[in-house]
Amino acid sequence: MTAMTIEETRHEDEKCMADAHSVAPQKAEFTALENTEKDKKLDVKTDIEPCALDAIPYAPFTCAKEGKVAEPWLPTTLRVIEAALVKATPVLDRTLRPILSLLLRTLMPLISPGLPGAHTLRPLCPAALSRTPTVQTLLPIIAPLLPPTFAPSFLDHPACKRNLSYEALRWEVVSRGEGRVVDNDVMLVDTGAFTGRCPKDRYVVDAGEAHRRVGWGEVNIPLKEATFDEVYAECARRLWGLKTVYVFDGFVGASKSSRLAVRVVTELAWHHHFCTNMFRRPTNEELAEFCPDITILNSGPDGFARWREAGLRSATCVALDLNRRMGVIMGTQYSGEMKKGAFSMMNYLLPRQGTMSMHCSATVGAAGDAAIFFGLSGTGKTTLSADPERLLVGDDEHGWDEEGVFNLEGGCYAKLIDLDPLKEALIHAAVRRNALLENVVVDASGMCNYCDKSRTENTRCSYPMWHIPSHVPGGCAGHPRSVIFLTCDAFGVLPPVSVLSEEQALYHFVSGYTAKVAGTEQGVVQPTATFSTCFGGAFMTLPARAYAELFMRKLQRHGIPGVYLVNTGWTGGGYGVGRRMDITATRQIVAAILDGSIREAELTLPDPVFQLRKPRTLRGLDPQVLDPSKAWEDGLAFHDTCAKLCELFTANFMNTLYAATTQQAQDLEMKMNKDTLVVMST
Ligand SMILES: Nc1ncnc2c1ncn2[C@@H]1O[C@H](COP(=O)(O)OP(=O)(O)OP(=O)(O)O)[C@@H](O)[C@H]1O
Ligand SMILES: O=C([O-])CC(=O)C(=O)O
Repeated sequence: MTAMTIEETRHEDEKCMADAHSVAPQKAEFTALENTEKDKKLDVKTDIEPCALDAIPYAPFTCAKEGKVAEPWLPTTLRVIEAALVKATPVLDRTLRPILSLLLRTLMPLISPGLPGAHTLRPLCPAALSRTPTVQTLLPIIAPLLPPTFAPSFLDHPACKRNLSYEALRWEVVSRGEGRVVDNDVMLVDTGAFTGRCPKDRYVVDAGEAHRRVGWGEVNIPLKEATFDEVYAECARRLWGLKTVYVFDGFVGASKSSRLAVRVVTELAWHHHFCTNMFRRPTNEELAEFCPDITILNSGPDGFARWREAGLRSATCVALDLNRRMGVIMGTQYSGEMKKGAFSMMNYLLPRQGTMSMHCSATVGAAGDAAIFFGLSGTGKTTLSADPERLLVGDDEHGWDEEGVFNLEGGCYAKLIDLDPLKEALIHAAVRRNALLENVVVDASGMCNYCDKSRTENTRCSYPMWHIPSHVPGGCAGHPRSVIFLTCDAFGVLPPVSVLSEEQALYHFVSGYTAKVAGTEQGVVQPTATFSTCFGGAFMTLPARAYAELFMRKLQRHGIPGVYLVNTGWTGGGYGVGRRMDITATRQIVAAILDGSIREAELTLPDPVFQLRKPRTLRGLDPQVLDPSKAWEDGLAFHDTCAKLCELFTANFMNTLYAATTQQAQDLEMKMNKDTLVVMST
């Protein structure tokens, strides 16, 4: 891993961007046969029954390489109807639309069988129709009325802007008044009412295969397929009715064998900018034959009007259909929903190929020694992976297959609150031209005030990977040598670092104890203790057990020498009393893990409550720092708080994991809980 390689990567990434730059907003020659090639590719490795894939009812806005349809085939009758419709266009209003819709629905299947090339199309596809000038005019009106089977590609939208260059993006965002350029030439936007995710408005379609597979509950709230279709159609209707629509085509996943092509259609130019920063950018060649596996529609601020009738909680709706690989976002501008939507999809698909999907950051050292840092939002994945001594693989979402770990994304999404240029130099330097700031407060001269929490604590910046100069070529690394669980302990009682046994590793992985930090979710205004399974429960679509089993298999198979629990949260007292762990101390701990010196340290006996063993000393660190009880002034309060947290651990285990499982699994889990935690008797 030489500087040369890093340079090469940068060029590789920049080539993708340069390629993307040179692509003028274009309309590709698409027909409507769906993503069957890609499905086949996925199918090879998955355990999805072939019939389940065949049964995918439709995947709109996708293309086929074969099946180009000769242009002059429209029967005269249809031409006449078209001409009449064109004339009628100005007078079409809401009452006429259903009639038009009915007409088209009835006509199309009737005339399709005899058409040349029809065998390659769903009964009759407007994407093929769409190349005629008259239909070009009509499409914005027709498209939203069509049943999804007939839905055309958004590339056929008369003013579709696709994979814009950064220069074009800048112009779009500013000229549309969506953002402005501030300090250090960076774009700043305001995300409106929502400055974090809305987990209570996140739904997953409960139908078909997903019905059997998804871990249903508060995280994956079931939604009827018909309701999803209604929201999706409403969102599509909105997007089709816009003067300009933005289409980003790219990939999720650095590993070419398992990556998926994602299309994100947005109303807002700055959302397009976000996708350009965060997803993996295609080369020109890839773009030319692009065929989406996943389609996400995002109509930004406007919510779903019929939410009451549809039985939703509010007009905000973030919904995924895992069977058809579609997502829809309405009523929130918070951009993290787009990347986390695609991530949730990957968390459903990857484990079925035997690939672990993880809410973690990853780095690799000069010797090729990879490390992964699991952690819920705000625990320090981005901060600690921006390490001048190592190369960055990625800061948030990764897969782990037979080759090693690979990034799912093409950029980073850093929290900027209280950003300290000295302690977080790499991130600070990454906030430059082409980065995209969200909700940061600036003064009159446009200078960022990172300490200002008046807008939100969840101030963010997305930037492409090459803004961190030391990033890994291609986003892939080998099997990790160190696994770190980052927990942000709002009670302030967990040690800054604990060395976990294999059983403890599994226990803490499924428990995922941490705190939700302020701002990342709507309504969370202060750090709140939570158990987020796999340290990313909010995005895990399968039951925790699926990830836990894969994780254990990976640990054993690759003989991972160490799993560590690192507390980046509070010390010396809980939130409001103690203080946040010093980043410099956390960095020293992480350095000792990564260089292996922690393995030479003498360990304490397991503590009586959590059964955790911690190193007595670590190079360069005051030993006092390693013992959380020493940081508390009131020893009794420390012990009481330990007991309280311990009860929460056990309750979580009983409620969310232990319940509703087989007797055998219950016995195993009970043993795990007993071995790992000993409830303190006072
Ligand atoms: N000891 C510490 N270790 C790590 N981060 C700390 C520590 N103390 C404070 N912080 C702050 O906590 C925040 C961690 O945010 P970061 O973006 O790294 O989290 P993340 O896990 O990547 O979250 P997300 O998944 O939401 O992007 C940063 O603002 C960082 O400055
Ligand atoms: O996507 C992100 O990095 C933010 C995140 O983890 C979250 O919203 O919980």
